[in-house]
This record gives sequence, C-alpha cells and structure tokens, in this order.
Amino acid sequence: MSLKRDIQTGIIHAVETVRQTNPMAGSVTNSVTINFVANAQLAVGGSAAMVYLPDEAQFLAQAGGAAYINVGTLTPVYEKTLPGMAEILHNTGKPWVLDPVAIGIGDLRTRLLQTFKPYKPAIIRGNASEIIALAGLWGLAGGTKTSNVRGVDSQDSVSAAKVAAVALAGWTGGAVAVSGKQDLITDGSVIAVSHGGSHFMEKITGSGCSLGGVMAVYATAASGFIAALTGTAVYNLAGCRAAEKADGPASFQVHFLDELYKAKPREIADNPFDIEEI
Ligand SMILES: Nc1ncnc2c1ncn2[C@@H]1O[C@H](COP(=O)(O)OP(=O)(O)O)[C@@H](O)[C@H]1O
Ligand SMILES: Cc1ncsc1CCOP(=O)(O)O
Ligand SMILES: [Mg+2]
Repeated sequence: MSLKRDIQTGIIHAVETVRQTNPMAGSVTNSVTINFVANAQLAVGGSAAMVYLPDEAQFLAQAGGAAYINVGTLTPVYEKTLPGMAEILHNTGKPWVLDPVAIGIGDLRTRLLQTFKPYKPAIIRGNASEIIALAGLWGLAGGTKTSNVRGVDSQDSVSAAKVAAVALAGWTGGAVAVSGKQDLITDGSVIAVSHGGSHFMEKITGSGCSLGGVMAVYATAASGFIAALTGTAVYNLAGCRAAEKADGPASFQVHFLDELYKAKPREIADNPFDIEEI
C-alpha cells in the first residue's frame, strides 16, 4: 500500500473509533472560545470537559485519553495549573495538544510556554507566526527570538513556518500542525499539506482553538500525525461545505458545526492533501 493510502486508512480508523467510543479529552483553554471548543469536540464524537484549577486539571489529565492546553487567556492560577498538568501528561504517556496562542504577549505566557518544552506535546498546533515563535523560544531551527506575533492572528505564511514545524516535531517526537489557507502537518519525516476550508474561518474566533481541541479528541485514537491530519481534514471539508450555505460569519459557524457532525469517515480521508517525505 502507498503511504498516502496508509494515511487515509489511519484517518478512517481515527474517525470511526472516536464516534464509537466517545473519548474524553479534557481542556484548559481560553475564555474567549471555550464553548466553541467543547461544541466542536462533541460534534466529531468526543466528550469535552473544561477546567481551570490545578487539582481538577490533574484529574482530567489522568481521567482522559488525551488533553488540550491552550494559553489564550491566562490568569494567575494557570501558573500552578498548567505545568503540573503537562508533567502528569508527559509522565503517564498521555498525548496532549499545545496551542501557543498569542505567544510573545506577557511574561507568564512566555514562562509557561518555556516550561512545556520537556513535556513534549504529541501535537503542537498553531498558526504560522505562533509556530515560528515557539521554535524561537525553544531555541530550535526556523524560529525567531523576536516574535512576529501581533496578537492571535498570523503575520506569516504557512510555508514560512515549515523549518520551524519540522524542528519542533524533531524535538517532541510528535506532530506539528501549522494552520492557514492551506495547512501543513508534519511528524518530522513526512509533510502533509491539506486543502480546503473557507475565508470565513478567519472571520470567526476559535477556528484554530477548536481545531486543537478536536485534534486532542483524535489523539485518543491515533498517532499525533494522524490525529492532527484527521482534525485538519475534517475542518477543511466542513469549512468548505459550510461556506456554501452561509450568508456570513454567524451562519457559517452554525453550519460548520453541523458539517463537522455530518462528515463521513471516507469523505474526511478523501479531502485533498499532498504528501512529501523529507
Ligand atoms: N483563508 C483561509 N482559507 C481556508 N481555510 C482557512 C483560512 N484561514 C484559516 N483557515 C482554516 O481555519 C482553521 C484555523 O486556522 P487559523 O485561522 O490559521 O488558526 P488560528 O485561528 O489559530 O489563527 C484551520 O482549519 C484552517 O485551515
Ligand atoms: C481572540 C482571542 N484572544 C485571546 S484568545 C483568543 C481566541 C483565539 O482563537 P483562534 O486562535 O482560534 O482564532
Ligand atoms: Mg489560534
């Protein structure tokens, strides 16, 4: 079988397993998009649980099949919550997804993101500027110390983050997903570029955050690379379909959740992607 077919078989398996087993992937995520993250996780067949406090995050790290950490809106309690959660996830071999939202803003965010380096997330998901900045913070190839991050939006092209993505995946041994008009997913030895989506995804907040939460759901049932590509593929397919029905961002978001829910395993696996072996 070709590599592409193996990957498609993995995607179908991940989608079916999640829909059959309703796995829980707990989250500590930002207060802007927390509801959308949970709804997207539920739409693809997962179970969502969101917490803030240290002991509750430790509980979810142990109870779930995977977890999601997103540093979008921090409060002082996260200084205690997040390193302990990441340490448990790492020590128990649980896959976890890191979204370094708005890396570069403030001391606490920088310190927490530095703390995560030895805890090796199975998936790092971010837009191009965030991936470049995280590689810079962790002292890896392709990164820049002076971040080009303006806030939560990307200022760089996805292809500009390719070296940083490969270097981050080399460090973690997991996968890195760079989102944008096209999405790049790598495990350090294969690069997949996934197509689709819609410009409306830039006009609603939380398309990136919820994608990270959905990747965590798939990570309960697949490798980091397959989970990241499966999440990206269903987002690109559902985004494309929702855009055909939407009149604007608000109706897009409603249709998007419906399309996430309706997408069939084979259709998700057939969503167009290219692969390159490094
Ligand atoms: N211009 C676009 N065209 C198609 N899909 C897009 C576009 N911009 C973002 N997306 C999709 O939106 C999702 C979130 O990506 P992105 O907006 O880059 O993340 P973030 O919200 O973290 O910046 C991904 O599935 C990506 O493919
Ligand atoms: C607007 C905003 N501000 C802090 S976190 C956040 C949400 C970012 O969501 P996404 O990166 O998915 O667009
Ligand atoms: Mg984001």
